[in-house]
Amino acid sequence: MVYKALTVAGSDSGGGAGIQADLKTFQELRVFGMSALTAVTAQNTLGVQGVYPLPPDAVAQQMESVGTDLGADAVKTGMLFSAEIIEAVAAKVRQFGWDRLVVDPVMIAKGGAPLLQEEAVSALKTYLLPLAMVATPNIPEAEALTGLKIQSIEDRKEAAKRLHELGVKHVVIKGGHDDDGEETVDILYDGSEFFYFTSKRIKTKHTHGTGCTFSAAIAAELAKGKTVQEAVQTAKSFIQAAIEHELGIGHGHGPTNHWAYRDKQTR
Ligand SMILES: Nc1ncnc2c1ncn2[C@@H]1O[C@H](COP(=O)(O)OP(=O)(O)O)[C@@H](O)[C@H]1O
Ligand SMILES: Cc1ncc(COP(=O)(O)OP(=O)(O)O)c(N)n1
Repeated sequence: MVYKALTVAGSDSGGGAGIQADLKTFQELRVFGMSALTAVTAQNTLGVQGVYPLPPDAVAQQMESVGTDLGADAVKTGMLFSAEIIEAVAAKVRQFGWDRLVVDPVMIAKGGAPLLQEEAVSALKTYLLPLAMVATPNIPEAEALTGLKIQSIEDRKEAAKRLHELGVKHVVIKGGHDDDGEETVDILYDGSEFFYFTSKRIKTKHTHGTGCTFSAAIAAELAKGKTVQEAVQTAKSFIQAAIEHELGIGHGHGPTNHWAYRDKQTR
């Protein structure tokens, strides 16, 4: 059986985040990866040097090409840049009935570069999040989407409930930005219960692309028919190995190691 996943995201020339991270993750998890590019970024481990969005029609056409021929068992979205692209993507998701949809609401790169226009946040809430089987905001993204200030686990739980009210079926609020303590905790809310995914916090600055990689791993596992809880557990193990076995390349915030999880399984 060949499982297929489609990523709708931006290109990171440095290879650590965006479409490159997604396709590497799909491949590592033995899922056939396909892509619809939303924007080209000139980017490396030092930051984002340029952002060139594609026309919304070009994004829609790529999704149409995939949907009318290969089909997708799961879809994930990353950098979408504008309200117009978000609307085009949501229309295609509805057209093809892609219900195994993971929305990573990418807003700002770790270096501070905006990857989503400010006025597009409400389009995310109106058009795309209600279609999501899983949404994976980090703490600043959850704050921007809910208007809440998030300082504690209780605040994260409240934000998850508010996002669930928008129609997101499962909300994962990631803990990478909560840099207190020895652990990173990602919280999953399914509308009735909370589940906690905890790992040792790795002390490193090489976390470029962690969010993209994590959400791509969830999409890959959903493509195989796994439950959301199973998919999040595998994604957490995948990203933990990828951060732990850093590659040490570039002069800034380096990428994670996408083959570390496979190495660990085969060792
Ligand atoms: N230093 C770290 N050690 C271990 N896990 C981490 C670390 N930083 C991030 N993660 C994990 O990486 C994933 C992405 O988290 P986060 O950094 O919050 O997302 P984003 O890249 O979107 O900002 C989450 O599963 C989070 O727990
Ligand atoms: C093209 C592109 N898409 C998304 C991101 C953000 O990736 P993320 O996984 O949140 O990692 P950081 O950039 O925050 O390290 C990106 N940088 N580029």
